[in-house]
Amino acid sequence: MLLGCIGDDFTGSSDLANTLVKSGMATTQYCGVPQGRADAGVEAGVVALKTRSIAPGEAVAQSLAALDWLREQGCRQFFFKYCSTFDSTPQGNIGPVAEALVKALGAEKVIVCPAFPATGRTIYQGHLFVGDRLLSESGMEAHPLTPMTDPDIRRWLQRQTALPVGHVGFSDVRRGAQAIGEALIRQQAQGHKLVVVDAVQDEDLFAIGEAAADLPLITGGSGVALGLPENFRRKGLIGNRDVQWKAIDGAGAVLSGSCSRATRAQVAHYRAGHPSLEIKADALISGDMTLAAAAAWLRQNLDGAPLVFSSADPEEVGRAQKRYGTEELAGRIEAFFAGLAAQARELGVKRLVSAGGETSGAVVQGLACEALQVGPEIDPGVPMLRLGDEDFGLALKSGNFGSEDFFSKALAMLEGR
Ligand SMILES: Nc1ncnc2c1ncn2[C@@H]1O[C@H](COP(=O)(O)OP(=O)(O)O)[C@@H](O)[C@H]1O
Ligand SMILES: O=C(O)[C@@H](O)C(=O)COP(=O)(O)O
Repeated sequence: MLLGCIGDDFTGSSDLANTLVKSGMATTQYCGVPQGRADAGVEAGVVALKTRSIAPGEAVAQSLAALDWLREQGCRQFFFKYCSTFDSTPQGNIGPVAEALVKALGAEKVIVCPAFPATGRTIYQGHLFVGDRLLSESGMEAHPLTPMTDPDIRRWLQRQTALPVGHVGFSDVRRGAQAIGEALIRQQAQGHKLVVVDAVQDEDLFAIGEAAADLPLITGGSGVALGLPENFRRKGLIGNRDVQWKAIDGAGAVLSGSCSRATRAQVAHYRAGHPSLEIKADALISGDMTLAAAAAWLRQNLDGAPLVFSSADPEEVGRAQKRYGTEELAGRIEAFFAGLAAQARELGVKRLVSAGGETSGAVVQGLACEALQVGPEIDPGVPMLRLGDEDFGLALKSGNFGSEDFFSKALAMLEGR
């Protein structure tokens, strides 16, 4: 294994794995820190954790355990994957985890670059944009768990870490890999360990990747990984390979716990043509809606590729959080989806689409699998996944990714259509 990656959620990890696979690296996504050794032939390992919204100390401990395992597999470069919208709270967990990895690896000049232009995320003057809006006006300011209210990534990150945060601006980035490398050295001379790097197009990310060839640690969204495989190829360490997919027959279903804008539009679109069951926070907490009732509904509607969703608009989410507590409610809903994923599999579902990062972490935990094979891309940032060697296909969709018809598109592609 050459490149060792630690993802702070499951959708994000599949996004990164997608980029690496498309660039020709043999990549496996692991569900948590594996027990044994990786299969021979894996060139990039992505250890998917569910650390984005947990206590910082626990996120650090899990990330260091993942680092230890990846080091044991022989990795020579490490990547910490977080969200392209920098999802985190003022306390963390991007800063604390990055800081712990910096110390463990003795890293200097650590790139911080959430940019993902293919999905509209760009960084200019240290500020993160989603499309033509600043992050803090993109809808992310109303995220249920990690509301992003400051678009200045340097300032937001500095709140989370004692390590000095620096910046390489677009004037250096646009001049290519060598200029970026020199700018990073200047940042290091000023004592800046974590360096936010501007990027507005893929070309910038390829240049940043090239400049990072000899850095032990890189952090960011999947975009900044675009240029990394080529570094290994240049050294003759990897070849080229095509992405494979064997079609999966059998029932399909969709589970959605994401309350992001794009997901809500996808839910509305899919509901118009498929059976759907809405899970209301009140009903779940009061016991009016139970896992057994939802599973029974799923069984009755299995032929129609049913959708079960708790996705709600920010006003409804806010009201429910006030009533039941943010973490408690998220925990209850996630546990519900974990249970429902397990039931869906027992009922014979073979193709499952899950929307939402935290939700997908819970869904994969419910499916109790150790590793995911990565297939071709469905939409930017979302690949098809296969549960180990089983005939069970998955798509883990990040909250704001995917076209409006994503759910039906994903189910069709998993089936080979
Ligand atoms: N109706 C709801 N009210 C409150 N919280 C909800 C509701 N539906 C889902 N959630 C919680 O909101 C969070 C959404 O996060 P996530 O699944 O990561 O979605 P995204 O990828 O859009 O960020 C989860 O913890 C989920 O359990
Ligand atoms: O980088 C991204 O935007 C995604 O890979 C990701 O991490 C999204 O997280 P969720 O929106 O919480 O699914």
